[in-house]
Amino acid sequence: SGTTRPMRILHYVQRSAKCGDVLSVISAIDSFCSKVEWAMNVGDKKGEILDAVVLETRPRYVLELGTYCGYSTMRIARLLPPGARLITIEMNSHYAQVAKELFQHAGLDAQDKSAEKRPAGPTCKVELLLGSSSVLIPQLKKKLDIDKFDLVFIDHWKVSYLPDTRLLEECGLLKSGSVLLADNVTCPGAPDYLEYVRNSPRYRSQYFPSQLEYLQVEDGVEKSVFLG
Ligand SMILES: O=c1[nH]cnc2c(O)c(F)c(-c3ccc(F)cc3)cc12
Ligand SMILES: [Mg+2]
Repeated sequence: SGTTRPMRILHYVQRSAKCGDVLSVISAIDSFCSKVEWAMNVGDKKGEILDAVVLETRPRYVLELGTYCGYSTMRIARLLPPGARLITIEMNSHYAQVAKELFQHAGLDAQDKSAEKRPAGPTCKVELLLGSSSVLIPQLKKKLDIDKFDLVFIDHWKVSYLPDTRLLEECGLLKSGSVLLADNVTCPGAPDYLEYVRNSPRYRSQYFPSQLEYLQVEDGVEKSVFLG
């Protein structure tokens, strides 16, 4: 019947952001979500913390858990050097479809790995995988020929933060120095995840206080360095 929130974001961006200009797409999403309709993008304030961590880490292999409309995917991708790979996992096919169309508008060379028609190999920076993170994480080494991730941005369902982190460890996808950055550790909160990364001798964890996207509510992101 009517439109969905992701569709309304997409239509606003298609109408008001410059084609091929990823920064104008990012700022169009932020202005829509601050002026017209809230949506669960990491947003501009926490987005600046994300940017700083990406620049500091200079990652070659990045994993994002939870694409939604691709806002943080685009924030990360714009800071990666050519040859870097950004894998983003989304289990909601409608969100994934909207994200793909936003990547196209932004001129981001993104590949839908679930569509076999694209040439094999990492021809592009962003690879969007449709499915559940708990099912896909154990397949990443074989399917995508990835060994370890330098940076993981965790921004999907809060109850999955801890089990998926344990899975990344068990699948040997983290190396000493790998950085985990988790959104929403205060709101909605991920208490079991925080307890784990803050008390495990295998991580050095640091909280960056901020605000919930587009609101005056406290939130923050947790940066945790895997020590091997
Ligand atoms: O489910 C989520 N996945 C990923 N990111 C989120 C987020 O950044 C939120 F603010 C929120 C959120 C939703 C409703 C609220 F009242 C507060 C936060 C949810 C998610
Ligand atoms: Mg979030």
